[in-house]
Amino acid sequence: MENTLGLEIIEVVEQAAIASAKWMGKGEKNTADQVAVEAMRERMNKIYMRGRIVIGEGERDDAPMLYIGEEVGICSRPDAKDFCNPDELIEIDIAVDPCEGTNLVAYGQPGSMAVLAISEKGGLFAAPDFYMKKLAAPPAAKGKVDINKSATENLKILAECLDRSIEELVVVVMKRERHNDLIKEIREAGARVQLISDGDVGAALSCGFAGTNIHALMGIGAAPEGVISAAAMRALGGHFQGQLIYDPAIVKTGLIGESKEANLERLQSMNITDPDKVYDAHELASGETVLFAASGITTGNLIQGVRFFHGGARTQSLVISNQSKTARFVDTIHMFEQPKYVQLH
Ligand SMILES: O=C(COP(=O)(O)O)[C@@H](O)[C@H](O)[C@H](O)[C@H](O)COP(=O)(O)O
Ligand SMILES: [Mn+2]
Ligand SMILES: [Mn+2]
Repeated sequence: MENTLGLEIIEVVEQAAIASAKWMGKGEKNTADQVAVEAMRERMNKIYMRGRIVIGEGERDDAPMLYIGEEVGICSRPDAKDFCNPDELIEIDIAVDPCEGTNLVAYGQPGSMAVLAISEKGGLFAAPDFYMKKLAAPPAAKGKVDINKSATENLKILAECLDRSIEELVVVVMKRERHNDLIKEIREAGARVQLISDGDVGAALSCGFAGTNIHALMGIGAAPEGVISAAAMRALGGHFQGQLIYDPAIVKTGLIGESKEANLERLQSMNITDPDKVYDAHELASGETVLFAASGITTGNLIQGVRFFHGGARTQSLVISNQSKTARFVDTIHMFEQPKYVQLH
């Protein structure tokens, strides 16, 4: 599965990133998102695979968004067995966020990416479009920090694992009202807080690499992004835990409806019997093969965004595989037409 897909999915995220980057700074988040979706779908449908979207752009099948249950890839066609070999006919699950950080793109802010995760069928948790409480930390702290512990306790553990003082730690938290107490606690414990407006996949991913100056992600973001982050951390060996948040009173946004009871019913209907379960990266991305790919739309602290030049563009992407145990940074020059020059940097 990995050999061919590993290369093709780079192009999938690259194409989504290029399409979205054309809308960078234009203040139109929906367009930046939609063009990324369309580019991602178009490139995915050229791959000899039998894919199914398990995490997409919402649970409604209102095209053109990549919707949950949508089948993608050449080998999803009814007559696929006539031209796809048996390997390509194996069903694979795909979680996508073609534009992670639509606000970041629209307002020309750093850290937006086109991202996806792939596994064999059943290998990714089909999370509802709820919120998720998240804890991400570097590989050295894997299994040692715990989302059930307080932020203060986790910072002590993290400091020990990383051989640093708490004052030397930086924790990313999304700037939201729901996090006011968390931010206060982290600061009182002595650590520093990096507040972000959007893009917690990038923040979780940054915890997996030393040198990013990000040592943890704490707080509540979206559940689908949690699964994609978990796939990256599973493949990288970092720490990730997530717990679904189904009570609208906690997030105070109304995005998950008004009723906790209705949300609990929905979880039941999805066979999620323990709504308060804490999932680790291996449970959210449980497949034997887990691949994660991201391409920068705007430059972040791990990968660069799309840089256009006359007749072309340059992208930077990251593909992480639990099978080959690689985190591969891929730098690509795309030539749309005969460029006057091929830009190196
Ligand atoms: O920032 C985010 C937005 O993602 P997207 O819509 O794909 O541009 C995500 O990283 C967050 O995880 C999440 O979607 C967010 O926390 C939920 O939104 P909010 O209610 O504003 O916190
Ligand atoms: Mn997102
Ligand atoms: Mn998105």
